[in-house]
Amino acid sequence: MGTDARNTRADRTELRVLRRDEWNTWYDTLSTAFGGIPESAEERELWDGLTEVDRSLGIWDGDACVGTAGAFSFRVTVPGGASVPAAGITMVSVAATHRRRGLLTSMMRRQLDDVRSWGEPLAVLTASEPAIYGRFGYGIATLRGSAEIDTARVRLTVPPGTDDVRLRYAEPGAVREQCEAVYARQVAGRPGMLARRPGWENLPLLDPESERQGTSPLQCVVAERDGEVVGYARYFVKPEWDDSVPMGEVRLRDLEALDPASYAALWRFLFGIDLTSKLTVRSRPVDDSWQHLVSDLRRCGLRQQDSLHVRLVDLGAALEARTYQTPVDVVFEVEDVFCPWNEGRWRLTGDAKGASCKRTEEPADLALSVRELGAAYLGGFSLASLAGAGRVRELRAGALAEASPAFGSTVAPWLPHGF
Ligand SMILES: CC(=O)SCCNC(=O)CCNC(=O)[C@H](O)C(C)(C)COP(=O)(O)OP(=O)(O)OC[C@H]1O[C@@H](n2cnc3c(N)ncnc32)[C@H](O)[C@@H]1OP(=O)(O)O
Repeated sequence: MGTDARNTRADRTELRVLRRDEWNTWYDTLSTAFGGIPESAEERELWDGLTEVDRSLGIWDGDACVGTAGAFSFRVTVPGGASVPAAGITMVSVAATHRRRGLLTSMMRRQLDDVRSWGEPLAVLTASEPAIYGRFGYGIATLRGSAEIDTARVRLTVPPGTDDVRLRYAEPGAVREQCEAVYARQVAGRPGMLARRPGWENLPLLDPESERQGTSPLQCVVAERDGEVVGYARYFVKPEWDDSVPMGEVRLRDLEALDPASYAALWRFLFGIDLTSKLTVRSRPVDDSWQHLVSDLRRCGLRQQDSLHVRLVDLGAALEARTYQTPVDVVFEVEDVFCPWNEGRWRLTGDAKGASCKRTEEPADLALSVRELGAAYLGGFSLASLAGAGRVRELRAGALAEASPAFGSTVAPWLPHGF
């Protein structure tokens, strides 16, 4: 890995691959850009261990680190269930003393060149602000649903068999492996989910006291059938009293279950915790099934926000890695200013079994930029909806009606945790 010595408008800086002994300085730069509140030792240690230094970049102005960016080696589920290598772009920052001089742009340039050379067809990220990354070809591909549920008023109707599921409290660390086994069985079933890499199983257990905001430590309840763990919920409880009336809140961190009855049993548990009247949910699939168990969706305070942003780095390989819900044979005219190797005409043919995506000289059916393909890639946003905003142009009548459903997904794509 070389260095890119460069002249910026006001100073000379050097962009190069991070060294392990620079990690603390590098991470301090990142922390300062995010407001400067020191993380707990526990959190810092976790991210230190997870940082892949040889895939991380720093920008240096003399001894000072003024830019940071990392790239985790993820595998992300795509429609059809394949697990596709994806660079998980992370820890991006530029010191406020050096902002708006093109430092972020230089890191994005280097990073996408690197990701291409590593042979990873995708780059993915979650953004501190959604307006930053579109210019680099990232499209918003998944949403996350949040909810503030009035559990004193909203009732649940559970499916048959729910009463047969046994729930028990467990210390989160003690059942980590059983919970991970449940998680692992869910990954292939939902686009956007990340296969767990070694070390990442500790992320859902992260619970620094300094970040509890008056809540309990992380709690865990597991659902069991015939002695086997078939689901889990990890959550915090925030006790509150209003003039002696209990008004506590349950804050869900994560929940997975292998079947509808276990799933319903866990939600019923969360709804029914004594002395609480609110359940707060921060990041769930937008089609999460609990919404069909409740008596009153209006009292559930639903909201949606952008979550995973996807960038096709190797367009042909990325579009071949997923399957298509309906048969498709379409020629795209693709604009990709930042990664010109993707520019031009591509013919995609595919169905539910597989796909081929090759360069072509044939006339184009749909014109769009790589950003729209990123947005549609996991099936979370349709090409038709993007066309409604003028971001996809139909050049052959009927092409949109053919291609748009093909890009769909049986379940909404969803990223289960940040990174
Ligand atoms: C995946 C992640 O890690 S997300 C975390 C991102 N980091 C943060 O939010 C931390 C705080 N912010 C920062 O560190 C910086 O402001 C950064 C990284 C967002 C931007 O770094 P800079 O070096 O100032 O960006 P750079 O000068 O390369 O800007 C490139 C373009 O993006 C635009 N841009 C930069 N930041 C933003 C923003 N927050 N919102 C909208 N546009 C932005 C610039 O205006 C510029 O546009 P132009 O090409 O039309 O002139």
